[in-house]
Amino acid sequence: MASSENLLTIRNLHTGFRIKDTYYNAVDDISINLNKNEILAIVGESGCGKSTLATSILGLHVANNTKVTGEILYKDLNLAGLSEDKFNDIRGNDIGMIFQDPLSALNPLMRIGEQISESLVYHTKFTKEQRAERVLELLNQVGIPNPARVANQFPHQLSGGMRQRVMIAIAIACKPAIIVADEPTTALDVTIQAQILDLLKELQAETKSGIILITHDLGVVAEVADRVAVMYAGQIIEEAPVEELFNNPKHPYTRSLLNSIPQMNSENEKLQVIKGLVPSLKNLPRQGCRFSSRIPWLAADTHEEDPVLHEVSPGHLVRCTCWKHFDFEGAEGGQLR
Ligand SMILES: Nc1ncnc2c1ncn2[C@@H]1O[C@H](COP(=O)(O)OP(=O)(O)OP(=O)(O)O)[C@@H](O)[C@H]1O
Repeated sequence: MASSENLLTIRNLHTGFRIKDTYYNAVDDISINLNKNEILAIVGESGCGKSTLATSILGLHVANNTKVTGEILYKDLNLAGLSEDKFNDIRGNDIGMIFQDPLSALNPLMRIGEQISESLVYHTKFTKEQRAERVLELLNQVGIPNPARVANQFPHQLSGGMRQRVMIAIAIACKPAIIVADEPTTALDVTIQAQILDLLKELQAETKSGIILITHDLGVVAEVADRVAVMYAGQIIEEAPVEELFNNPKHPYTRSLLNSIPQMNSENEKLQVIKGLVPSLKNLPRQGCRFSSRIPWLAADTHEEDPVLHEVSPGHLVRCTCWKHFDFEGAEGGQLR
């Protein structure tokens, strides 16, 4: 069960990428908290800014092309604008990370054991023997059979699922308070995906860490998340505890995302979804309701001039007022497929 002890506070975060001489915000005024002992899912279509949020928290941007402003408060530090030196102390130690593609995140020329050991060398005073012992303990903890053998192997000798387990072992090696997992199961087939999600859940329950899980897959969200933030065009457009979001979605975008999941037991085979894509970074609407062009059948005055998040029930926030007027039914532009 999630606790309300706050681990990370994000306030008015903006992350802009430079294109020629102008910065365009891919994350545009995001405020959200991560609590201890919870899995917070960030969900949305490709291009909505999920990974940019993750890389902002991890300080993984090229400084001369990126501008990060606002607050990412961890303990008494603001991670937005922190120096690379200070970030090196925090990444891997306080904040662990898991990425989509373990093959490109792992060093192909280093044995698994050495790669897991690296962050222990950097962040702990363990002796060589203690590190070797911890490596085996970690491999065991992430469910890798025969840890001693695997520690001596190279990444290409392992399956995709095993490599992702190794990435998770690296992420938790220093017992971080926070883990940022960006599409950790997207590259895996469905059965392995389920195993990795189970593992993440188990580890989270054991360590009481807070996990930010970035995904486009609502099935993954339903499986593991405690709380969900739905992003569209650089903003959070809806945020709620997971059951509330699935049972009582408000924003048209959330409803469309949920509607796009086929239900096994549904008698109605037709899915109503909203046409269109997240606009490119340069073409993101910066004023008014960013979703209005996707739902042109709603009158202009159903949108707020400057949409903000409204709390519609405890912990359930929705941006703009257009949701009150939205319906798929008979709507021009609503797509039946
Ligand atoms: N380094 C960069 N320079 C310029 N634009 C970028 C950069 N990184 C991301 N973008 C743009 O910022 C926007 C948000 O991208 P981001 O990768 O954060 O979205 P996402 O929701 O994670 O999508 P995906 O699931 O495809 O990774 C997109 O329009 C993307 O093209």
